[in-house]
Amino acid sequence: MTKQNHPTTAGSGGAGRAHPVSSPAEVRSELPLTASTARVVRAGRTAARAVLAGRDDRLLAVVGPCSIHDVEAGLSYAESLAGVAAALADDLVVVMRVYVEKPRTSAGWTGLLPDPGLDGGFDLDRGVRAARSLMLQVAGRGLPVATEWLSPSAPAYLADVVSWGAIGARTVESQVHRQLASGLPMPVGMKNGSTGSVKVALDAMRFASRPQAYLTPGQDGRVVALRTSGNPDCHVVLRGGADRPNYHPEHVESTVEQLAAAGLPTGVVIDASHGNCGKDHVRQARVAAEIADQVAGGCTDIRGVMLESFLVPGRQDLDGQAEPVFGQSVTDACMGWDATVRSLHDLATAVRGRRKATVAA
Ligand SMILES: O=C[C@H](O)[C@H](O)COP(=O)(O)O
Ligand SMILES: C=C(OP(=O)(O)O)C(=O)O
Repeated sequence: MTKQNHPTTAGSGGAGRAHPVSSPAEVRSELPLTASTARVVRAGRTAARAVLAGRDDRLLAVVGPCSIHDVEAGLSYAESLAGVAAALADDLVVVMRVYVEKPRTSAGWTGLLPDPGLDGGFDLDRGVRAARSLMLQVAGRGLPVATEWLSPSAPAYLADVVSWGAIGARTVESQVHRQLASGLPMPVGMKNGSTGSVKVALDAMRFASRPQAYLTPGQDGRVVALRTSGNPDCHVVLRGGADRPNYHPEHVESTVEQLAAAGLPTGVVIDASHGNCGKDHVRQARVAAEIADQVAGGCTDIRGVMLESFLVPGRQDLDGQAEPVFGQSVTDACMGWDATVRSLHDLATAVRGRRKATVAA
């Protein structure tokens, strides 16, 4: 890390202290993308694009922990998921959630990248390495990586390893995040807003599909004006609202109508978690089964499903006292491994049913 030329206090008159962080180029040269990992990233993007556009009749399954706080547990999960993904590859394109930045409703741990020590130490120089290294190791196991893009600087460190991105419910109305999406080299899912508005996701898709320009760190760490070409692969993700779900057939139909009326791509991804399961991890399996029923019934508008899943069901608080449970979420409660495998098999079976239904129609 080059320490000279970095101010130790914020220079803008704002409060706080500036801490030097390695440039994206430094981190990327320490943790390079190998040729074989680059192939996994590319194949994941290509498959996701084809599925979302309806050129490939499989379903995109974005599956994994709400957040990864323990790299060993994340990799153990990746190891198991890679096996299931390979077994179901004829029907599902499985992409693993490797969420390293967490948007919080009010307070809480903000993720491995900003706070790798989980202690409010905010060692971002370590965090960018931890995040990149984790993503490289997941992709190195043959699993394409999915993440939520939260800090506008993170893509300079990580985007080359990611095959699918999300703009979350709390940031989908933010111009910065829409600009970011317009320049990302991967399909990006726009979540409906946290209160349930689908319109804001459609607005975000429209904005991000066009060329934009914004300030961002370049590879050498100096700020550059990035001119984007617009992202043609943005799509909506239905994740439910504050007090009601939006995964039922009438919600899918109404979303597709709004997308078509706006001249936007009509493929829809549904998140079985968040507002769609009322944050009840046990209910996620039921929601996934109901989505599978719609797919098996011949609904071709549903192109993908998201699941929040980890090795152990539920969630835990890390209070520094108790022995942490290996493979259990410290943010949203997740479905456990066995339920995840059952849901993925149900979804794969539904895809086979949809193939038959569409051939017969
Ligand atoms: O998916 C993750 C959470 O829903 C999101 O980060 C908000 O979490 P919070 O409401 O616990 O802050
Ligand atoms: C924060 C997340 O989702 P949402 O933006 O839908 O709340 C998430 O998937 O981790």
